Amino acid sequence: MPRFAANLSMLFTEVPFPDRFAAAAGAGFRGVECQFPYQYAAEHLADLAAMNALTMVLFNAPPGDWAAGERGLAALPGRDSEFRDGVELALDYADMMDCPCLHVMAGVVAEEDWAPALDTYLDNLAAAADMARDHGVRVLIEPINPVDMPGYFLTRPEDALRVIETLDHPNLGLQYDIYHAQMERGALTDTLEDALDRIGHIQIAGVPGRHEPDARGEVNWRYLFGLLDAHGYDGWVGCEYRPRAGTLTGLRWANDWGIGG
Ligand SMILES: O=C(O)C(=O)[C@H](O)CO
Ligand SMILES: [Mg+2]
Repeated sequence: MPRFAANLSMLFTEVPFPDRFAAAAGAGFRGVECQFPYQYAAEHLADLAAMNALTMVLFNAPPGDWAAGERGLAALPGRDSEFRDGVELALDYADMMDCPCLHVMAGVVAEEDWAPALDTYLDNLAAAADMARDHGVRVLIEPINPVDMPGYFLTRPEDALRVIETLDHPNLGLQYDIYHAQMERGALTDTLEDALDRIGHIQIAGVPGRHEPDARGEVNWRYLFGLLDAHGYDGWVGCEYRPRAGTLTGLRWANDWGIGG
């Protein structure tokens, strides 16, 4: 049975961020994830998770200047020390929250700069995976589709897997966001069956629209959850979607797994 985690950056946005922990626990979640926790003290977030018997399963390293359009630093030449400082900060948060996985974003890169960006990306990922190993945290990379994030350096699961194979670092894995994968090329079964040992975290959202993972979209979720069970996937499945009309109302899809009202 999949272990679902609520993404607190996208679910329960009806209430302020700190209150989303209790809301997620009240709906039956045992795990939570978020995109960027840095606005809040790590101790405070750790307390909120503990008080609500929740595991914080994943969050992102600092992405650079988000308001200016930056979407990560790992593949940006000349930003290495800022990238590594960000990973240090993220690992402090991970230690405090006992979080097992850290998503490191590549960044937006112009096509003509791809070659130097790839060298930088490989160096930075190797460094981050080394740094995180000492904290018992796994570094993950996530392909993000170019419709939602134009210019993002890592768009295809096969490219992410090539990066992971090239580095061959035991502490580097794939964050497989099925929404982005379906938006890009699909081949969901092939990736899940061929690369499950490289997958450290899964995220879900319906296609089209990035709403609830239910029968209204083009993905057969029951089949995919069955596939994960059949292959013994024991990681978390992050619910990273935009509810159509309220988080709780939209949780009907998860009732069979003890979540929602
Ligand atoms: O956008 C996504 O799918 C993510 O998982 C990241 O947190 C990047 O925002
Ligand atoms: Mg995602």
